[in-house]
Amino acid sequence: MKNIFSHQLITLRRRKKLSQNDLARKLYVSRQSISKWENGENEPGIDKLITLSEILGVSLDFLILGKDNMNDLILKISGLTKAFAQPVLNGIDLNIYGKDRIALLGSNGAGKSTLVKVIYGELQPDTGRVASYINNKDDLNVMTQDDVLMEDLKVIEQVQLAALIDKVYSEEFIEQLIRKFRLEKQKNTFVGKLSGGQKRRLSLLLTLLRDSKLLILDEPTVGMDLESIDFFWRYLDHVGGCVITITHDFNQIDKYFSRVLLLKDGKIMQDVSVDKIHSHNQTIEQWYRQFNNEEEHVK
Ligand SMILES: Nc1ncnc2c1ncn2[C@@H]1O[C@H](COP(=O)(O)OP(=O)(O)OP(=O)(O)O)[C@@H](O)[C@H]1O
Repeated sequence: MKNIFSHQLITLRRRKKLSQNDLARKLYVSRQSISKWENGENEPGIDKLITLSEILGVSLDFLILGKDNMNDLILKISGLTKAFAQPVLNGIDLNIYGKDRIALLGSNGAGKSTLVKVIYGELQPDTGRVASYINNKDDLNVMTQDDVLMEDLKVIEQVQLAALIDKVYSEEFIEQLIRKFRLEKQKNTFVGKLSGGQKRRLSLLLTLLRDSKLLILDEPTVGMDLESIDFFWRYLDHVGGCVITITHDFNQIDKYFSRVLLLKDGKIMQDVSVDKIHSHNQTIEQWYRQFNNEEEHVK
């Protein structure tokens, strides 16, 4: 592992703007140890490797081998609690892997948005922890329930700006995306003048400008017309990496997810593979109705 690991350590440490001394302090080791790891004279033990991957915001595979394994753990959520006026999350433990395509389900107010906000760092948990093995700055894309758009820009300007920020700017690429997302006619319309569904499509386009290892979508199809909803689910099928989607749109979701989580009473009450649901001749909707109601009944 020596050469690749040494190279990765130097590159990732510099990317995080950490000196050898900074890193040594965080790991409770001497600066000389870091220097030896970087020279390939010595290697850290597994416990230090795990801590290193957390500090550097990458998976263990990426740190050691320089590439990711899609079966890799990308998030480890332990003992998470969060309360507002009332408790919302009551002890969430969850492992999320690079290949997962997760539908996060639950009744209104169950805490789904709160959970994903804690995952992407908008909210701090009261207790517990989210260990992320990806680099949130480069590898995480989020589409929230609110469209985060600049109303005074034209559609084309908004896309150009986002493409520049995401470092994926190319006129051809932008034109292609605008066509794909059926916003060609609105290219020179001010964002503030778009309909709700068009704003949603634009938000989705902006979210998907760059590739990610983790894509979080909070009720992405709300306000979209049927054609756009069809388009959205088909498009999602081609998106790589892990996807966590909060949705109440049961019409088509069977095709797009591999794993379903049911959030209820602040806990993950069910965590099931879609194959298992289908092997019982159920759709996700039937499964959801059965388990959400059953839990309600038991309560
Ligand atoms: N910033 C906040 N301040 C106070 N209470 C909040 C806040 N955010 C969420 N809540 C409360 O936490 C609970 C869970 O809200 P959350 O939005 O996470 O649920 P949800 O499962 O996403 O619901 P929905 O399906 O309706 O979007 C609700 O009772 C909500 O009122």
